[in-house]
Parts: sequence; structure tokens; C-alpha cells
Amino acid sequence: MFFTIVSGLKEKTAERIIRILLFTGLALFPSIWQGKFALGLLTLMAVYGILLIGLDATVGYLGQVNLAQAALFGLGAYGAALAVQADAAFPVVLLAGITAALLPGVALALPTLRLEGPQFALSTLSFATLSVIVLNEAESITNGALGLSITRPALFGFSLDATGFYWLCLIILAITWSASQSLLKSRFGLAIEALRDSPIATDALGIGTLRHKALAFAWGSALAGLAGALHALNFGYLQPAAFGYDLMVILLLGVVFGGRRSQWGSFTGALVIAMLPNLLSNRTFFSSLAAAGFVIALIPVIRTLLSKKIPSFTAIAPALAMMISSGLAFFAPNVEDWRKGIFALFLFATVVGLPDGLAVALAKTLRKLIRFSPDPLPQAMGGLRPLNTASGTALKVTNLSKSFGGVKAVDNITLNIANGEILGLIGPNGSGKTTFINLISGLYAPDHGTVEIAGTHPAPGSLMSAFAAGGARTFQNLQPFSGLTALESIMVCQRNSTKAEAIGWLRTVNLDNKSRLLCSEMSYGDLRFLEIARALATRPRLLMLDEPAAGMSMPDITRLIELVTSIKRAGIPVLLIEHHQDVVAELCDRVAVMDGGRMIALGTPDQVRSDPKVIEAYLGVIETDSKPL
Ligand SMILES: Nc1ncnc2c1ncn2[C@@H]1O[C@H](COP(=O)(O)OP(=O)(O)OP(=O)(O)O)[C@@H](O)[C@H]1O
Repeated sequence: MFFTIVSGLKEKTAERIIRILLFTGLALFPSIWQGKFALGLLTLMAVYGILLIGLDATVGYLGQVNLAQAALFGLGAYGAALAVQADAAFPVVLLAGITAALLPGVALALPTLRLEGPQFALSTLSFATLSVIVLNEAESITNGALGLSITRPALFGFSLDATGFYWLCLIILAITWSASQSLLKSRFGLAIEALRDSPIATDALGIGTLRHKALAFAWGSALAGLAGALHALNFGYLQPAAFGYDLMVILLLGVVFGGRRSQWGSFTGALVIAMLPNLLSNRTFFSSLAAAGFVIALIPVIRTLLSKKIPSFTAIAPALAMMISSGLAFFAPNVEDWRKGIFALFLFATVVGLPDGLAVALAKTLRKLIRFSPDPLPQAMGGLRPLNTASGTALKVTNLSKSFGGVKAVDNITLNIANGEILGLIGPNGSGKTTFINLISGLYAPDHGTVEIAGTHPAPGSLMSAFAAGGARTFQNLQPFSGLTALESIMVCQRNSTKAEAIGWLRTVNLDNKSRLLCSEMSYGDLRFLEIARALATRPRLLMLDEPAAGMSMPDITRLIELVTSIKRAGIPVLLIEHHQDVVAELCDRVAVMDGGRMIALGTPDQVRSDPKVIEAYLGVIETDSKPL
């Protein structure tokens, strides 16, 4: 960038000002421009805005391909239309629309949200198909393919004309936008983003995956119903075919094109899809847009070439696509036939060149041009405090076994950890250590045996139940919440705690100066410390650390030893899997050794070090870091 404007404004304030200006401009539009057609398009844009903000909850925030939104929109529209026919008052009509989409939306969410990827997409597709068939076939209620006509009722005695109705849609869009923004920035929204990145970690930290997924889907469905009701009141005529595959694809296009996980993105997407038919029919406008798109797509290519590097595929492909689409827009003799093809090239260029969508890319550019002042952070509070436990047992494992096919990963292990104790768990690779922690933390259900955490028997195979009993864990394969910052990663794990306390936990692991950093930008070592802070923030009665030093540099290992020592001082019992012998020897009160799923030794580090069975187990597998103590 050539210059950067330093702004005293906070980004949030700047965003709010721009949004207020946008809505003021949109509200004033009918007094500046009297055209009925333009007003109709803007009303449609406001309705689509509400619909896409709802769709973004699942497609953007949850990261699931939801193909049911068009059908839910239709159900909302029919719900509202039937309420109008029953002479319901205006607010009741809106409520009927919301309910008509919300109930089937929740009914769909509960079984399908356990599914992921293509399975989820296909089940929402089945729902969409079925809904349209039901709307078609339930002729006695919906009038089938012939369609349903309604007249818009008065709102509190006022008969709304086209401008009045447009303003109403605009107000509802503004409220939906603010409500969505607050909701998705709250702990609830952070939880949704966290579970998209790691559902295992969210369950293990007691955040709750299914509950949050269902709520996000319900929110999206309710907005689909609200938008559907407004759509019915806007057009006054409904046909089931209008809510089929075409609309489904267009809505997805709107969210992706505009920008996911952003209300600005949904708004931009709504603007594009509302204008789409018009955009495709106006050749001059269309050609100018293609030319402008080509120039914009050329910028990254030229910049890379100027710095004497070879442009990447993500730079070349959009430029090529835009070059072809501009060529067709200007020179194709039968451009009418080519319109959809040209638009497909537009879409390809945007998806490849701006994977985050138009609005998000624009926001990123603005952030480079204008330096906003960051939100001030409160002083760190809290952190490690002595755990209030009497002497007793933190973990009691009895005859625990788990096999995978013929492999006995954990074979009849009985083990206790006392409150305040640090127990090391070592063993050669594949000896069953991680499976043991997976059984205690509820990731796996045991074949036999029992687990008791702080006096409670959690339900076997339930991460949430083991968490509720007081267990918290880290993972051998890191499970960061990549879309969240370090601070947000802690806040999402805390219930009823403040930002100051979250910073306190970051200070405990020496990351308080990185609170605003996204997890995707953090180093491997820092992420390992952040996982420990996340687990500590849940105030566990048993902390399970799975190879925390793996991949860490020597200075980080020293930091880790200091941290675990202070955890011990606070009296938090720890089950520590570790290959680094110096870490185990320095920290652990006792060490258990596993080999082939069995526990072959248990004692102090010194006792274990000289145990012949331990030496034998390690011989033959000792390479670099897996040495006996
Ligand atoms: N989900 C699974 N499905 C099938 N086999 C598994 C599964 N999880 C673990 N195993 C097997 O169970 C055995 C124990 O694996 P585990 O990961 O618990 O060992 P480990 O001691 O933690 O090893 P490492 O030190 O390499 O992490 C291995 O043979 C492994 O292949």
C-alpha cells in the first residue's frame, strides 16, 4: 500500500457510522428516485438481505452447505399467506411466517445436524424437495400449482403503499442485521465458530456442539420464515415452484459472492441477487461491469509481475475469466444467449480471486488503507487460583479396556490420581496412552471398566459428561479454533466470566500480548499453550495434557515446565502424557508406563527408571525422543 490513513476511530464505530449512512441513503431513496421498478428491486433486496443473513448462520458461521433455506422461505411465505386468509393482524402474519419455517427447520435440524459435509447437504436437499412437493400437493390448503393470492393487511390501521412497505422491510432488515451481529459476536456466536473449527474440542470444553448447531439453524430458519412472510406480503401471489432449485442455488451464490460470516456480505449478496435479472438484461451496464471486473482482476497479476515473481493460479484464473467475459460482453453477436455464461465466468472469478467474497475483501482493503484504533482491552484479572479440593481422588479408573478390531489399545488398566498429584503417563509409540485419555475424557466409550472423575461417574463415551464431572483436556493433534482470536478462544470456554479474566488466563500462559491474534496466525508452540489456557479457563478438577511439549522449542519447554509447576502449586491434578523424559522427571509425582495397552509399571520417576520391564519395553523402539527415564 502507498499510504495509510491513521484513524482515531474504532473499527466498530466506523462500521456503525457507515451502516447508518447506508440505511439513511436507502430510506431516502424513494424521495430522490420515484421509479416503481427500482423501489420493487430495493424491497426485494431488503427481503433477500434478511433471508441471506439467516442462511449465513449455517453456511458461513457453521460452515455447512444448507440447501433448505429456499424451501424454509417458501414455508414462511405460505404460513403468512394462510394467516392473511384467516384475517390475522399484520404482526400475527409475520409471526405465522416465522413459525411456519421455524418448526420444520428445528425438526430438520435435530436429526441432520449430527451429519457433516455431503450427508448434511443431501438431507437438506431432500427436505427442500419434499417441502415443495407438499406445497404443490396440499391443494386444499395451498391451491397447488395454481398459486395463492392474498391482499396485504393494514399495519395498525395504516394501509401500507409500496414505499411504506419498503420502509418496513428496511427497518426489519436493520433490526435483523443488528440482532444477528450481536448474537454472532456473543459467546453463542463464538461457540458456533469454534465448533466449526473443532467439534471435538468444543464438546471436550463443555461448550456443546449439537445445542449450538441446532440454535444456529433455528435462528436461520426463523429469519427465512420472516423473509418469507415479507415476500408473501410484497408480491401477494405465491406458487410452490418459486421456492425450488433455482432459488436455492441463487441464495447460495448470494452468500458466497457477498461474503460469508458477515452481515455486510449477506447484504452485498442480496443486492447482487436482487439485481441479477436486471443486471443480465442491460447490456451497457453489464459490459461496463465486465470491463471494470477485468481491470480489477488484472491488478494482482500486474503487481506480482512488477515484483518479478510468477503470478499464482488464484491471480491468473480470475483475470483470464474476466478477460473472456469482457470479450463476450463487448463482442459476442448474440450476447443475450451468452449472458448466463458470462455471469458464470464472473462468479468463477470472484470465488477463485476473492474466496472470502466481495464485502469481506472490500473490508480487508479498507483495513489496509485506514488504520483504526483497536478496542481497548481491560486489565488482566484472575488466573491460576488454588483449587478448593480436600485430599481425595481426582481420577479413579478401574479395569478400563478398549480394543480396535484385534488391537487391544487399552487392556484392563486400573489407576488412581490423587488430588494435587501430577501423574505422568509414558510408553512407546502406539502403547495406548492417547486412547487412555480418550476414554477418560469421553471421546471413546470403553469396552469394559469404569471411570470416576472427582467422585462422579461420567456417562461413557460422552465428552460433555466427562467435562461436567470436571475433566478438561488438551489434544496431541492440536485442535485450535482457527477463526477465533486467542482471547475469543478463552472467552468461549468460560461461563459467566469477564474479558479481564480471559486475559488473566492468557497472562498465565504468557500470551496476553497476543490476545488479538487469530489462532490461524499463531505459532505451533503458542497454540499448545493456548490449549492449556483454554482447559484451565474451565476450572477443571482434573487436567489431561496429551504431549504438550511435542514440537516445542527448548525455551518453550522451559516455559511449559514452569507453567505445569504453577498448575501443581494451585493443586490442580494433572494426567500428563509426555515423551520428553526431562519434563516427566521434573514434574511428575508418579509415572505410569504403558506397553501394548497394558500398564507395565507404576511408581516414582526413579523407581520407573530402573524397572527392567520398562527398559525392555523401550529397547528396540528407542529412537530420539522416546527414551526411558
Ligand atoms: N480410532 C482408532 N481406530 C483404530 N485404531 C486405533 C484408534 N486409536 C488408536 N488406535 C490404535 O490403538 C493403539 C494405541 O494407539 P494410541 O494412539 O492410543 O497410542 P499412543 O501410546 O498414544 O501412541 P503415540 O505415542 O504414538 O501417540 C495403536 O495401535 C493405534 O493404532
